[in-house]
Amino acid sequence: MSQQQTLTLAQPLPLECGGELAGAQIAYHTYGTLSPARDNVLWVCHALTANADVVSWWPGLVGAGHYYDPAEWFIVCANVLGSCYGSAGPLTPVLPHNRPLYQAFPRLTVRDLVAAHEQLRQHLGIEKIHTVIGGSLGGQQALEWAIAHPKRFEHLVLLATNARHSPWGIAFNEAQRLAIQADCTYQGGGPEGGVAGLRAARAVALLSYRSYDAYGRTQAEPDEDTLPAFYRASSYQQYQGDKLTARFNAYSYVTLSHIMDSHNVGRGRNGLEAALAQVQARTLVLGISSDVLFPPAEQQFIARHIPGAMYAEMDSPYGHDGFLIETAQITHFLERFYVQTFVH
Ligand SMILES: CC(=O)SCCNC(=O)CCNC(=O)[C@H](O)C(C)(C)COP(=O)(O)OP(=O)(O)OC[C@H]1O[C@@H](n2cnc3c(N)ncnc32)[C@H](O)[C@@H]1OP(=O)(O)O
Ligand SMILES: N[C@@H](CCO)C(=O)O
Repeated sequence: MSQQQTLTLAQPLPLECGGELAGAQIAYHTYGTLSPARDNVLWVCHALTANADVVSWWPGLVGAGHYYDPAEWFIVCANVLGSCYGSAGPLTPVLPHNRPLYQAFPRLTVRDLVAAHEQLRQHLGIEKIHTVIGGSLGGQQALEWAIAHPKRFEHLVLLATNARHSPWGIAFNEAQRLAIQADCTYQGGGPEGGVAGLRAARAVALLSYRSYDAYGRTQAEPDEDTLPAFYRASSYQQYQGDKLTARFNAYSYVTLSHIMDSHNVGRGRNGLEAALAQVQARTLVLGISSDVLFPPAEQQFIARHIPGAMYAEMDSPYGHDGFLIETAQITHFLERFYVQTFVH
């Protein structure tokens, strides 16, 4: 068990698009104990709708008895800016005028998420991070961090992510935002606004998180001879929408999807290849065979340009969300990765 803690950032946060965010809060969890040599830090970066309690959302990989066991590791996971799980979110009033964050600073980027967690790292007195790991948006954050602060990390583990968010990914995000904006309660209904839009957005997103085969396997109609009154696949989409609206809000969804769109490690660094070449951490990049949102080619590109990086592909029917589910395969590749000798 770990209690969520909150840090109020001591320094104003300079934002990539200009301005400074003062007094922002960052929610985080830690598990385990920092070793006397301070060399056992695992920092986990979470994806779009997860939170700082990594043991709850990455079961099978992080937690007692799993590969990243708090008995051995000092594990840190922090909620990102813009989320709705304790860190400063879009509706948080910010200084100097107490306007909501999403109005005061509408163009947050992955680099801002990293800058905020850098301050948390300093607060925790951690100099060296043994491993930083993340999938999807979490992988974008981990990669950006390893480029911005290359000496900070000994190992970098990236899953189902990319070096620059693709036009395809941005288009999916825009389709979801359009669904939210079509909900007349969004931005007019206060903090609870946009629920119906968010429900539709999650249903759209699910199409990119799963796969044709996964729907075929789990949502096929059982009886070929009857005209169904209601289709299983329809019910699944609705259920997934309801499941998200019970725990997330439309403002954070829009904010975080814009942040994901901003991801481009090459911006201002002479391009993607030059940026990736700056990584000094020993790197493992994992792709998922059925990922249509972040196809394996994106991870192969990262691995090709990070010096000495190892690439492996998980064979999974689960699509993009396989990075949350295929913990046995992830464990297998981590074991190989940590024993492998790298020549830089
Ligand atoms: C407080 C918190 O929840 S913290 C945040 C937790 N979430 C996160 O961190 C985000 C990351 N996690 C995820 O995105 C997901 O949990 C995943 C990808 C790991 C797994 O997704 P799931 O939705 O659990 O799996 P899956 O796609 O197989 O759907 C199973 C669910 O759909 C339901 N379902 C399946 N078919 C149908 C159908 N035809 N009609 C209605 N419901 C259906 C199942 O009963 C099951 O319901 P349950 O979740 O209430 O048990
Ligand atoms: N299913 C993930 C998003 C995929 O990266 C989440 O809800 O956080």
